[in-house]
Amino acid sequence: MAYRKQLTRLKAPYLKRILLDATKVEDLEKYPWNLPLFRGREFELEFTTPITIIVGENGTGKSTLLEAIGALAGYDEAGGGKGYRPVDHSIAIDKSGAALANTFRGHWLPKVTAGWFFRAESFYSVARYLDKAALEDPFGPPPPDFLSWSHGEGFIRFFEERCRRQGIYILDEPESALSPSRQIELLKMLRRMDQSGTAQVIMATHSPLLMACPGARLFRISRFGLDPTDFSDTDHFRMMRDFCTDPQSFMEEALRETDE
Ligand SMILES: Nc1ncnc2c1ncn2[C@@H]1O[C@H](COP(=O)(O)OP(=O)(O)OP(=O)(O)O)[C@@H](O)[C@H]1O
Repeated sequence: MAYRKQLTRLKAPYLKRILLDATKVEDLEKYPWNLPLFRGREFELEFTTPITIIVGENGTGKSTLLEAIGALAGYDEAGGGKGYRPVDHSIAIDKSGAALANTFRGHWLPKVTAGWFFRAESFYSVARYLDKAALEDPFGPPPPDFLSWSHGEGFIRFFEERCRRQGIYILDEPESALSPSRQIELLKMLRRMDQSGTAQVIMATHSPLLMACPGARLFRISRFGLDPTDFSDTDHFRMMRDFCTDPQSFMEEALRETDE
């Protein structure tokens, strides 16, 4: 691997805090500022550990928030690293993340723009883009060829290849193609990143396994906003615990129709 200069000797987390500057918002009633996450009180999120995990129901705004953090770091909303534009922006790329980022203030020590924004939904476009870029560089390494692996294998190889360097990594639902044992592989990688002190990870997940990542700080988005929580207090964990304790009763209760 080519020699890479250390960006800073300071330890992660590099992005210390983000806050919404309401004076920069044109219309608080418009998406994304009208999400419950940003309404009613001043939005602020402090990063005190190398790994921060964000959980919440579908539609609470996790991806929107990660897109904005990605934009603060200089990453494309479609995913990728700084200077990568893996998706054709002439076809429907939502710019809400960048618009939200323009109304955020980010406190960094120091500002780091190396790293990656991983989005499960754009993984194929990003992987194809990396192959194409490698093929066009006659002096570079061979194409990574992530797509010649199964969906989950490709994800893991991608994380192993991309997440070894110093930087800030934003992961949006990285579990989406991973079996439970592959999620454990991802957890091991997260632990190595945590212990290295040179990587900051901000991850949204629905996986109770990933939520239990040792050393990570967990926040839950609800209709009341964003609050610190413990993984054992999340709906995800409680539901899985109830299922594992008594699968049959759980199913009977969970599948009961309201008019029964
Ligand atoms: N361009 C848009 N215009 C208006 N509303 C939008 C737009 N994009 C997303 N939304 C809405 O904003 C809300 C938050 O979406 P977001 O994708 O951030 O949620 P999420 O927490 O990541 O959900 P999931 O867990 O399903 O990935 C959703 O209700 C969605 O319908």
